[in-house]
Amino acid sequence: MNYFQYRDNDLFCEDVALKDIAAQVGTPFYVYSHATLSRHLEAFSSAFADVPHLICYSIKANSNLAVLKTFVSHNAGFDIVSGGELFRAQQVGCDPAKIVYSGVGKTEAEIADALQAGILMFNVESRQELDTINAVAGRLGKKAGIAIRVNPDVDPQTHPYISTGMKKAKFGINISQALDDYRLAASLPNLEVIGVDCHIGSQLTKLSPFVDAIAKIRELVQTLQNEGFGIKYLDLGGGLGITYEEEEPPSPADYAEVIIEGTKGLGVTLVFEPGRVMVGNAGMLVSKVLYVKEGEAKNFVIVDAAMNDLTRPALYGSYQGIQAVDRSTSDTIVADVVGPICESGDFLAQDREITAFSQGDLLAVASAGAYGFTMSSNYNSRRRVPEIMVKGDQVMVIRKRETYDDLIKGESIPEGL
Ligand SMILES: Cc1ncc(COP(=O)(O)O)c(C=O)c1O
Ligand SMILES: N[C@@H](CCCC[NH3+])C(=O)O
Repeated sequence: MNYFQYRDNDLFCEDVALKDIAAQVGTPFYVYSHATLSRHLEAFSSAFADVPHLICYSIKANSNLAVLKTFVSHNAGFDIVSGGELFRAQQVGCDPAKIVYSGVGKTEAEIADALQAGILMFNVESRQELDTINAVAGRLGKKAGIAIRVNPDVDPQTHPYISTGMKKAKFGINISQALDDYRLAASLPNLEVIGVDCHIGSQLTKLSPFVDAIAKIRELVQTLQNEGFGIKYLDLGGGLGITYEEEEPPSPADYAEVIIEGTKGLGVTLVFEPGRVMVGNAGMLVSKVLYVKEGEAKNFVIVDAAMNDLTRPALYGSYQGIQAVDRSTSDTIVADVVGPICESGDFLAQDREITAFSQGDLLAVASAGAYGFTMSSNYNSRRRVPEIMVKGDQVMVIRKRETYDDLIKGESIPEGL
């Protein structure tokens, strides 16, 4: 079921026309479908219903409190990568025993906060981090549950900026060194080795990289278990891709099948850190056409959303669908959809056949629920846009549009300037 559907010529999110939201909050805005979020979480957890598992939604993909609360209400935990994400998890009442903490650069203060909060496990990404967690835990009189994030050297066959599990990546500890580091971890008094972790990349659209990684990780888990390590959790990260254009990623059920097969008999609880697959297609960015400019070499549809609102096309050259909010016009043009920012890289689509939009029309950028708002910025002193959640016929403003005062919050003009 797609909760973003046309009714006659109007694009709806659940039971609300996007044009009505635009009339209420102005443009641009992000809109998320509550039913889609719930359905995605349910699909993922029911795929693993037969095995012990914990879903730790990866907050970085979309960290709005209302989105997080939706997942907590469906019993999810969280994958966090900063003190700020821990704070968000606490704001929505997430059970700390369902929080895993990943990332190559955890600070001592962040580690201390996570220990005080009582999180389940740190996914440790370097030897020095093992020592640091041990030291901080010692100072606090705590024991830190840890997994080592193992880098299995598998090519995830995705964009190089979002490949994380190859030797040359900054992430994790190479699998060849992992056993030694586990032994070191076991010798540190304030650590409790409870897991093995791996995350090989994002927007994976094939199963084979997961299968290859699991085969390598499985061997490591068995070796560790034979050495007497109490490995209770196997965290397989996130990474499952979605359809932006014509990709045909595996369904959660297909993904679950190979994972359950590959981890059979290990006697562990599987932990997952899905991000994009939970929220990507649950959100759109709605924008208004400011100007249409017909150039000699190109046509430009200039809209009021920009690369500061949705940076993926500029950053990765990635594809986001462009849909008319009112599809009564069947004429099309080939154009770039660009924003008002003073950068040539400020585009949402390039050389795309799209509706022949007119000034004042609304367009929706599809698949914008993941790494959309969370990667937005105030570049060009643009106010960050509101986030709206739709639940049935209810429209909920879950983040207000920033004001000009928000833009300068915290700045000061020292005397004498
Ligand atoms: C450690 C870790 N876990 C989970 C995720 C979420 O990934 P995705 O959004 O691809 O599911 C990421 C981002 O790639 C990550 O770095
Ligand atoms: N920001 C990336 C994904 C990064 C994944 C983070 N580990 C994207 O938009 O595709």
